[in-house]
Amino acid sequence: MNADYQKVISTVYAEILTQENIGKVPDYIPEIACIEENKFGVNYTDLNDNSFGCGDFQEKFSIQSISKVFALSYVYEELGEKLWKRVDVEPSGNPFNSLLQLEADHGIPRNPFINAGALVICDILLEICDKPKEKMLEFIRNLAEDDEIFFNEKVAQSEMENSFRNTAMCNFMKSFGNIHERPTAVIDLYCHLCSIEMTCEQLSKSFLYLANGGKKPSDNTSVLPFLKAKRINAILLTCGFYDESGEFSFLVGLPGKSGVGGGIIAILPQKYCIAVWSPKLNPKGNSYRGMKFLEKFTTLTGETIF
Ligand SMILES: NC(=O)CC[C@H](N)C(=O)O
Repeated sequence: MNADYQKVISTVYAEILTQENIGKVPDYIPEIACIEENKFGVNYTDLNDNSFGCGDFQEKFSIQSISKVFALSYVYEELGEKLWKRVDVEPSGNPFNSLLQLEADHGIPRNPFINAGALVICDILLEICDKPKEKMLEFIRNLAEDDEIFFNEKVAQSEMENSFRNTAMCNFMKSFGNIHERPTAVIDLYCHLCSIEMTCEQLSKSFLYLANGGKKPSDNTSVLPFLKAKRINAILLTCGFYDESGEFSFLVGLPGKSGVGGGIIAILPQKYCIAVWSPKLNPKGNSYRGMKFLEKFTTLTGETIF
């Protein structure tokens, strides 16, 4: 690996540690609210499997909405282009759990990375898989080349007991005919996928297929054809950070995805993936330090997709 990357990562990591850690750990999922808020990990992995981490990069955390990318990748490959009849590819410009646009859009979510879109993806998973939870774990373990990836049942239960908005969205979309299965089954699958725990190291490795035109770089097996990988990166760039997607693109310049567990994954196609974890979130629900780190990292390396 290029020694400069290691140096930049270490320098930026150390610099951010000295700065104030602003933001709030979300309190609407009680099992996540008790997380230690000063955790901070970063891991970079490139297409040659060179890997470098800093801080808490080997500690597991709740990947939350980052799981929406794995679910979309699996469903898109299985279902093909007809997927886009049930979910759109436009930025929402609204919070991730907003119900506002669903009525005007007749139950078709703006994109697969807001909660409504991910619920439709979960509904499709239930339709096309016998055992969707097992299938998704298997899919992610294969990408990470690591079987030590599990659901956190406590987090899943905790979220299910408090998923009033997600349940409302799911029922609302069902009234438009865009949810086919039982809403309780959709919510159960959705909350389990959000509860998956991974480390920054596992995350940065498992996203390499999106940096590599859809192929796993370690064995060149196809996860997705190039066109589909390109399209997922495009949706990540325009929709990966909810109503802060423009800001992330403006400051960082990479496709990526955040989760309310404080994780962010960012991808430089043809080159690397980088995962950052810091639980305190800014008002838009994205990791404060995660965004700061990535902004400085791409500024110093001078490499973005632009
Ligand atoms: N942005 C997120 O990570 C949201 C995921 C969270 N489980 C929710 O549904 O509210």
